[in-house]
Amino acid sequence: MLVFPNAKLNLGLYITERRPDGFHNLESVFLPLPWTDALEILPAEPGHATSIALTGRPIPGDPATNLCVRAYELLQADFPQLPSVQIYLHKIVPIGAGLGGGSADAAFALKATNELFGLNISAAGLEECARRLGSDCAFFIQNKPVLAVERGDVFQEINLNLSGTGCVVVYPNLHISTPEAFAGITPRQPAHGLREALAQPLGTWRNTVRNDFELSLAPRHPVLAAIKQQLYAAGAAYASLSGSGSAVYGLWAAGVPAAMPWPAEYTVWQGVL
Ligand SMILES: C[C@@](CO)(OP(=O)(O)O)[C@H](O)COP(=O)(O)OP(=O)(O)OC[C@H]1O[C@@H](n2ccc(N)nc2=O)[C@H](O)[C@@H]1O
Ligand SMILES: Nc1ncnc2c1ncn2[C@@H]1O[C@H](COP(=O)(O)OP(=O)(O)O)[C@@H](O)[C@H]1O
Repeated sequence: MLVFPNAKLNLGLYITERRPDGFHNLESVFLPLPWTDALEILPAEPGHATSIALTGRPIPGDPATNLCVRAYELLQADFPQLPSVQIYLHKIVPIGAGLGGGSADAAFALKATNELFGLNISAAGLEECARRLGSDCAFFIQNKPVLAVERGDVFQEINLNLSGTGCVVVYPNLHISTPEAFAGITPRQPAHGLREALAQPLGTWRNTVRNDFELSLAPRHPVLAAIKQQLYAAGAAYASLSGSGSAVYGLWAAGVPAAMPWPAEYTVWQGVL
């Protein structure tokens, strides 16, 4: 079975509290972004163990601990009848970018396994498995815009229509680790409620919708503010860091802007939401 795990963007991101379990409570709108990897799961040849073949962007770490393999093994623990599989992952979405690419691969591996082998796990059951693989993994099960709270794994409905909005996502070839980004954060309550701020026109978000990671990452990574400034200079109505970075995106109300000059080592996605 072939699936295309997509990335996500964060619209606003407030880290409100440190939790007793070491994680943080947050508030953020997660939005599916149609920038995808390609993932295939097939039953393995008889006598072969589960394996993964990786192409495209190199993924740090041992392939045996790739989130796709971990997702499959998690289901195998509950469904021992599941056979060994051959997993192919062609990686396109940048890594350590705040785009949730690894979590998307894991969530799509859960969904594909469920369908391929007719396991009949409900969406809630798949979300429960996904939470064990990563905080933002559960979002990719239903894969629709939501207001995420608590660890980023509890979702509230949100009415948000951005269809037709132009989007440019710029990855400056800089891997930012999520735990390190959290280490620089002092939790605080947001000045503006996110749901209320996002209900206002796109042009107002610049003054009301923030990503708390921007402030703490700015001194170490001046490139992030420079990209944001370039997106605003090119006419973006709103620009922000996504997640814990390092990807920075801009939004245009009236479709995609003219191509912008970026350094050759950057990866840029441009399209309509
Ligand atoms: C904070 C977000 C916002 O979108 O960052 P990005 O990964 O997108 O950049 C995500 O929710 C991240 O989700 P995910 O990347 O799955 O995080 P996890 O693997 O669960 O956690 C990695 C590490 O980040 C920290 N962490 C993560 C989530 C959270 N709510 N509080 C935390 O403190 C913890 O130190 C944890 O060990
Ligand atoms: N399939 C995968 N794709 C990307 N990263 C993966 C994958 N499997 C495991 N990882 C590990 O997860 C880490 C975080 O990846 P990613 O989800 O892209 O981060 P972020 O959400 O911050 O953009 C990487 O450093 C990588 O070692």
